[in-house]
Amino acid sequence: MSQPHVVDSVAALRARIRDWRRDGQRIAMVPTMGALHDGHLSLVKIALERADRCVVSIFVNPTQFAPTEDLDKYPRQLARDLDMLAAVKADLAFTPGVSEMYRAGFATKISVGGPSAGLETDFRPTFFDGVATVVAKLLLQAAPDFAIFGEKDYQQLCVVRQLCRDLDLPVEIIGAPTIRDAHGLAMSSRNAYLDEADLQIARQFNVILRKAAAALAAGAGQEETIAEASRVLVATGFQKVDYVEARESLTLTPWRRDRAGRVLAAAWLGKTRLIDNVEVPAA
Ligand SMILES: Nc1ncnc2c1ncn2[C@@H]1O[C@H](COP(=O)(O)OP(=O)(O)OP(=O)(O)O)[C@@H](O)[C@H]1O
Ligand SMILES: CC(C)(CO)[C@@H](O)C(=O)[O-]
Ligand code: BAL
Repeated sequence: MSQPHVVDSVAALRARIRDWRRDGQRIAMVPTMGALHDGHLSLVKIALERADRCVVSIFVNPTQFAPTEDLDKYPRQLARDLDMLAAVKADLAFTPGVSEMYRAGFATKISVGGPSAGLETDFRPTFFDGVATVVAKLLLQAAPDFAIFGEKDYQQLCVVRQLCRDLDLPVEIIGAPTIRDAHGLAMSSRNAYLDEADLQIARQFNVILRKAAAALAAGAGQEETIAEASRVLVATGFQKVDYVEARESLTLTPWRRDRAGRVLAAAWLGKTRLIDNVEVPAA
């Protein structure tokens, strides 16, 4: 199994992509922060169903972390990541350092409105500025035909769609379903922070959200259903619930019964913050 070619400069990334373009190849990009798992690999598989070549970026983006967050302890394991990418035949890994992405004097910030309102932004107020800025840079650096983002980070996916639409970025954004473990826990690099006792609780996250979504679909009141889900999360062992909300799937405005909906939530287990979301099933 050959490892993907690795480049860590924008110039080398563009040179490789120029060669592929010259050969008429279609290119897909999968932006990640590394510490890869089966969720990420599913994005590479989707990428290679659409395109001839897949470039995976691995960059722990400092501008999306608040000073109090886990930038320093975020898992970094490049050698293992490259082995995993070899197994799914990713072509290229782009692994820039911080100074390559943010040169001395960097002074630009992209701020997306619309779907960034509320949810994550209420608790991570600078998060989507950091995500939008780095995603815009990555998409301009690689200029892929497609870019794949997971529904696990559902609000992020909506923000990226809005970003690309508003800035006329010539890329098709593909949303990919959340990959879960055998217990339904959404795979996430931050699950590595959880011990066995935490994992038992974390595995109830999706169960509780699904139950709330099913209740909403069956006609239960929104306020009571959401309050109950929040109460059950705490009773199950989550120390703090940042939010549980029902939103419209496309716009992320508050959910109305006649629209496609999603229940989205963020909750804490010790120092680990988990997010998840599920579809409100059609009534
Ligand atoms: N379980 C999953 N299923 C599908 N896609 C996923 C899953 N987990 C992450 N992704 C997607 O992979 C891309 C890179 O995400 P990232 O590197 O932040 O991984 P992560 O596991 O979400 O990490 P974190 O624990 O920091 O949230 C994003 O588009 C994200 O939505
Ligand atoms: C999209 C992303 C790679 C931007 O840093 C990150 O937010 C992530 O991994 O979801
Ligand atoms: N998966 C989203 C990246 C973050 O939480 O910083």
